[in-house]
Amino acid sequence: MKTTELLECLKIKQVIGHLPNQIKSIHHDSRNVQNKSLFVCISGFTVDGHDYYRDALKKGARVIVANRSLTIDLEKNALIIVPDTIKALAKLANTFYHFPSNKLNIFGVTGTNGKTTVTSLIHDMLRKLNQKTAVAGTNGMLINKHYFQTANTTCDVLTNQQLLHRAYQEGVDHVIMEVSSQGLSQGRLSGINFDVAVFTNLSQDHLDYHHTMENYGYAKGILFAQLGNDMTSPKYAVLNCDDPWWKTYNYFTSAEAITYSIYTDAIFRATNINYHTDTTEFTLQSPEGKHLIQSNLLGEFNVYNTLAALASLYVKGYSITTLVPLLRGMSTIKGRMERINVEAPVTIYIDYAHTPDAIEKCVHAVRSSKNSEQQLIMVVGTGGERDKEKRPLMGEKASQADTVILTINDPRNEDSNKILTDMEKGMLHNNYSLIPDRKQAIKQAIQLSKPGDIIVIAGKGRENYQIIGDKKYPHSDASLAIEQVKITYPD
Ligand SMILES: CC(=O)N[C@H]1[C@@H](OP(=O)(O)OP(=O)(O)OC[C@H]2O[C@@H](n3ccc(=O)[nH]c3=O)[C@H](O)[C@@H]2O)O[C@H](CO)[C@@H](O)[C@@H]1O[C@H](C)C(=O)N[C@@H](C)C(=O)N[C@H](CCC(=O)O)C(=O)O
Ligand SMILES: Nc1ncnc2c1ncn2[C@@H]1O[C@H](COP(=O)(O)OP(=O)(O)OP(=O)(O)O)[C@@H](O)[C@H]1O
Repeated sequence: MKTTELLECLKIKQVIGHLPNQIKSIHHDSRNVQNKSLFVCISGFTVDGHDYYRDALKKGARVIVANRSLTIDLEKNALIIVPDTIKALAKLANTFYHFPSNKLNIFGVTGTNGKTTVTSLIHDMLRKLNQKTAVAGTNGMLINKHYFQTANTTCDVLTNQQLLHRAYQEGVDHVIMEVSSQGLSQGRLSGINFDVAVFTNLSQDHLDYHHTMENYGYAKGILFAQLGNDMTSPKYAVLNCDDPWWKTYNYFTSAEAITYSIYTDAIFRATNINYHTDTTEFTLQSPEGKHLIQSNLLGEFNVYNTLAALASLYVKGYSITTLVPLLRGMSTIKGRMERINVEAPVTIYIDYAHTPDAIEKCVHAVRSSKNSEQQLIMVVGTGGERDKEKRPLMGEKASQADTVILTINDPRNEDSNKILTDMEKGMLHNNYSLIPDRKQAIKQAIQLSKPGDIIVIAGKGRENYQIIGDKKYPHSDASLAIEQVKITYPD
């Protein structure tokens, strides 16, 4: 792209030195810089990108965007000084890739829990309707059939623009994105022209980052404010009105609100819910009347997720009559209340619950379908070096299981005993043990079971690694469970 054309997007800037005629790419990470590129220095949480501009120049960057003067050979290169390099990167990336989000239909899903499930549901239904889709979140980005691993649930602003550009080039119609509060607060979604913004729920998590629930809640509000005020194109906010934060998000947007709920009056509402071991049924009340929903997704929380997905597609013109049959054949979401296939008289679920609310919902899901003879054994873990305030609450919520094994998801560099005793503080009964080694914790849960019992292994879902210290080690809750079942139930 012509450099002068690209730089037009920045109003306040000081241009010093020799501007190349063309810029071939944009970068904010010196390790990825390519020849004839523009490098934007970002002051991060761990390091300052301004310390890497020399590396960027060595690798072929010709233009450096910074918030201060830097020593550069201005005969060959240019320095652009701007007040805010984070905002400058967002504008440059959007401009360089020709505002791809304006040409795509974009769903953004935010909330403490349920983002992956709702994005997967929307994505899977659209695929069944032969639409070309891309989905981005905790599991990376999938554009048509091409998978891209990403560092974060919500990518940095440059990667987002690159992926959206690619999606557009590949003829994608719909992009469904998980939107994290950290991503919103760091401007990683700046410039994305969302069409539908979905709110699942807000409960305690990430207070190590946001410090207060208010800060956390308002960070999520950025997504709804980002729907903008342009009424020439239809925009929708899909809001769970059983969660009080829906009112704040409704207040933040001029877009039409489409509500969903179980317990309050809403446009999409689930009633007569029946929970079974492998399926859930409910009556959907919708603008198109009543429909019987049958789904393989388990638990009340998945009723909410299903409502959110149906409402999101309805506002984009898909009829409920078309969508309902698609739900019937939908497989469960990997690692989210996923029943593991074992040849033993016990039921084992792998779940990704790692917040107090998710643990409560997960226990509720199992309790709703189990009989009084069956014991619920739950393995619950949390991560080191992350929100410590939620730990006792996780213990408290896990206490609703008959037997609890407190363990660790990813210890990182924190003392394992400290993590466990923090969770232990919330325990409401004494039928629990503290087992820092996750493999041993899973082993014990299965050894403790009797035929008929239900075991839930929560915290990691289908993640295939465990972070110990700074290193990732191979790990699989499902494989460990299957291995132990063979030993405990050999016949
Ligand atoms: C605290 C936090 O959010 N950090 C994010 C932040 O990293 P950072 O500020 O530490 O970046 P940095 O390493 O200091 O680097 C600063 C700048 O120097 C550059 N650099 C750095 C090194 C080098 O050699 N050369 C170089 O140019 C970097 O490219 C960057 O531009 O910016 C990075 C790029 O966008 C993110 O990957 C990173 O997320 C980290 C890995 C993270 O764990 N974040 C968590 C809190 C998070 O965002 N989580 C949510 C999920 C929540 C959920 O689903 O539950 C998420 O969206 O992933
Ligand atoms: N709507 C919901 N309400 C409460 N808990 C939920 C909901 N949906 C899912 N959960 C619980 O949260 C866990 C994670 O679900 P999911 O991956 O869909 O959420 P997420 O928001 O993407 O989480 P993360 O961002 O941490 O990946 C599930 O395994 C389940 O225990």
